[in-house]
Amino acid sequence: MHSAPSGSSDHAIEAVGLRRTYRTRTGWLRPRNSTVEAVREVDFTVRRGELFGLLGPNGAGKTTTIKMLNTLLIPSAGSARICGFDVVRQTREVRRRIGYVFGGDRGLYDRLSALDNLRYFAELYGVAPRDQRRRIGELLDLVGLTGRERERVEGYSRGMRQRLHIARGLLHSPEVLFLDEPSIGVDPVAARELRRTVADLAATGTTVLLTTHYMAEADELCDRIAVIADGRIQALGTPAELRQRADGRRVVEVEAYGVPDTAISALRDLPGVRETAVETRGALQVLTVQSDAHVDVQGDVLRELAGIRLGRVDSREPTLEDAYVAIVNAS
Ligand SMILES: Nc1ncnc2c1ncn2[C@@H]1O[C@H](COP(=O)(O)OP(=O)(O)OP(=O)(O)O)[C@@H](O)[C@H]1O
Repeated sequence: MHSAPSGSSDHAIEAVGLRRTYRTRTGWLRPRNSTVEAVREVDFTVRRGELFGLLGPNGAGKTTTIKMLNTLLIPSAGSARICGFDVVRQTREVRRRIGYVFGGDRGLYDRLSALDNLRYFAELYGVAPRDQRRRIGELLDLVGLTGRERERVEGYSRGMRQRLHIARGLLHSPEVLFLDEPSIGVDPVAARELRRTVADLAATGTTVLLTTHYMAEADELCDRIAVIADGRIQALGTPAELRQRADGRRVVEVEAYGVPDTAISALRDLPGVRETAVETRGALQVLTVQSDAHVDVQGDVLRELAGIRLGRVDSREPTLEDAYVAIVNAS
């Protein structure tokens, strides 16, 4: 039997048993070596043209996974292929086919215009001179910066910079684009434009692997999502499939100020409660309490929070975010 020739795969990304361990030295007086298992046995495949989301809490192993797939880190075990090429043994073929865009501010020249930035990186990425003008024009259109390309980047908003980053990552027409937290620090309106850019990009047939902390973003954009926590994939499916994890539940959402940890633990112990989560927005805390749908916990929840300053109280159907909380809490 013959194995498939390199590069012929139907899959844009294939990860099999991926692992990565970091060795660190901690302590100053008596340094000790310790190991962190950042990624433990990760398996998944992404079809060509798919928009695939990798979601997980801080430290879950998302960036480590992406860095192994884009050849910046060597796996401790397991293997991965991009468009059929092995990320360790065929680095050059892989690099030619991928783009990498990470959130934040680095990687652009502020004193140059967007156009000059793109011209510079086009040179660097070896885009043929005769193709540069057309390619840059297409990308400025794709990311919605046509007409603003002669302005210096230092005057750009975060959202515009982020869209320029995406254009930069696409100059060499990669088949697979890794987008690591593209909307970090971007305001909601700009984030919406950014999502439109990502959706347009996927519509051109580029495979996108996106990491994000924003559930609504993943829900709107992704064909499939893998939830990673503690270095392992805890759930994988379409947003609708993942949402089913919270089927049969009801959610009470309470805005509150200064809730002590003891009260939060007490909520978790109430009969019928399946999950609790707290999100802090400045002084405001938003508590979500998931319970079995047939149990009405709102009265009990408010009783536990007696004496605490409350804002809006709401009872609603579960969202993808609630399913995500359930998946991560179970890990
Ligand atoms: N260079 C490193 N040396 C040692 N430990 C590391 C290193 N990079 C990451 N880690 C650890 O590996 C684990 C996974 O980190 P990783 O950055 O992949 O997570 P992440 O899901 O991308 O998190 P975040 O959402 O915060 O970016 C964490 O426990 C982290 O502290």
